[in-house]
Amino acid sequence: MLYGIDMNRVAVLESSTSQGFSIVVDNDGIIVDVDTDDIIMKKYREKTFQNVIEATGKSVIPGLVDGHTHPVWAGDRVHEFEMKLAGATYMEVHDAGGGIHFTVNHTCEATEDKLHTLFQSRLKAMVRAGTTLVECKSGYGLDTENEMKMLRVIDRGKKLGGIDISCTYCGAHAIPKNKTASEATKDVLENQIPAIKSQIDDQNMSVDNIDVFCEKGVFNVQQSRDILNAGKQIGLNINFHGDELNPLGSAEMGAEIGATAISHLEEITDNGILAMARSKTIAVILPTTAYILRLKPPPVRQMIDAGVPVALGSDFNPNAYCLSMPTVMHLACVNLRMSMSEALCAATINSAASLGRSDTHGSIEKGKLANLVIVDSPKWQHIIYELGCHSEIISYVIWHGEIVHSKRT
Ligand SMILES: N=CN[C@@H](CCC(=O)O)C(=O)O
Ligand SMILES: [Zn+2]
Repeated sequence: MLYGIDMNRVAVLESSTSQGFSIVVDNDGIIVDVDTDDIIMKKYREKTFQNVIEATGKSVIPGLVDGHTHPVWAGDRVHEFEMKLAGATYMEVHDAGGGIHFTVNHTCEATEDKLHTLFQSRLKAMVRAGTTLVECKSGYGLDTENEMKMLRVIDRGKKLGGIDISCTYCGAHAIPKNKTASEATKDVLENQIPAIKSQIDDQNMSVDNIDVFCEKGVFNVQQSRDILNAGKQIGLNINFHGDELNPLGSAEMGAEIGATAISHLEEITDNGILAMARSKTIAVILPTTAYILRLKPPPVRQMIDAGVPVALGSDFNPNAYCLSMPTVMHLACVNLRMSMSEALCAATINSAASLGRSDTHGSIEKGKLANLVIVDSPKWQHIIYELGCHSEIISYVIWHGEIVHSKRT
């Protein structure tokens, strides 16, 4: 992971008219070499390549990593978008039985196959926008049966290929209608987490992270701490929603219990920033949330200056319908005042680190997976600059060395 001024230092290998660069990928989809064309030509003279992608006049960046999504759900919320445009707040809609509750009802009613179909088409749209590793949460089930159903859908998505997935259990995403917060906490601790542990132990599924919506009116700091620690005990990485709508001290709590990452942080305090900078807990910033809900944006500049590693996520969910990391990077630059290099770092190596995957993902280096985006411009910055144009500016998306998307011409 990178933090401070290092987030602004993207290493660019610049081609000239006489000299270009090549990347060599082996049959397992691993990068084995990055060097000038003539050195690669000499070194691999005897070898035959299954596929050669010509990228003259283009640039190659690491595959984008989306650090925060809720992609398994049925039933859209366009009607709520209209309510919010007319002035309703996120919590007003939620407290009136809408928001997450609306999606929970529709998701619980949906069959696993229907959810799988919806999920699959969303994953394909992410790939077209350059995402090659994505964090995917459960959290619209809220009981053991439906949370397990969502986790199975995510696990099935992992096996499809074309994109890498980090799976997050988020059973504590809202308080179910028939429960208090402490009853819901008890259910998560005594029923849901043990059920997940036995599925993991039996190798029926793999789950990577644990999440909680730590928020006023949802799970308080103590309940969140207990749930996150219970997840940690069964081997999950702590990666949760904190300090989004109210400054609850989620950042301080997360730093204390060894969270890998905390998302949102629109309302983080100065103390929270210091705590995260000290513990090197990654801030997963979601520019679409503040934009759509017209919230105060998270203090990203202050975080970067203090040494907090910053990552980016789309927050794709029925409230924030955005599957495009290039759009997220653009919003991060314009609304949150990140530089384009910082946004690229946040959407690649730092997002990968927020998922514990920076050894294999997030940069173009020997030994890492060949997850790449080929941008149709000699300047990589065009992927951020050309707002809403990812279908034009992305020539190819490569996953494990295979072309998984190419631009329609
Ligand atoms: N804030 C909590 N969770 C989601 C929203 C989920 C929803 O509204 O369905 C988020 O990250 O923005
Ligand atoms: Zn979220």
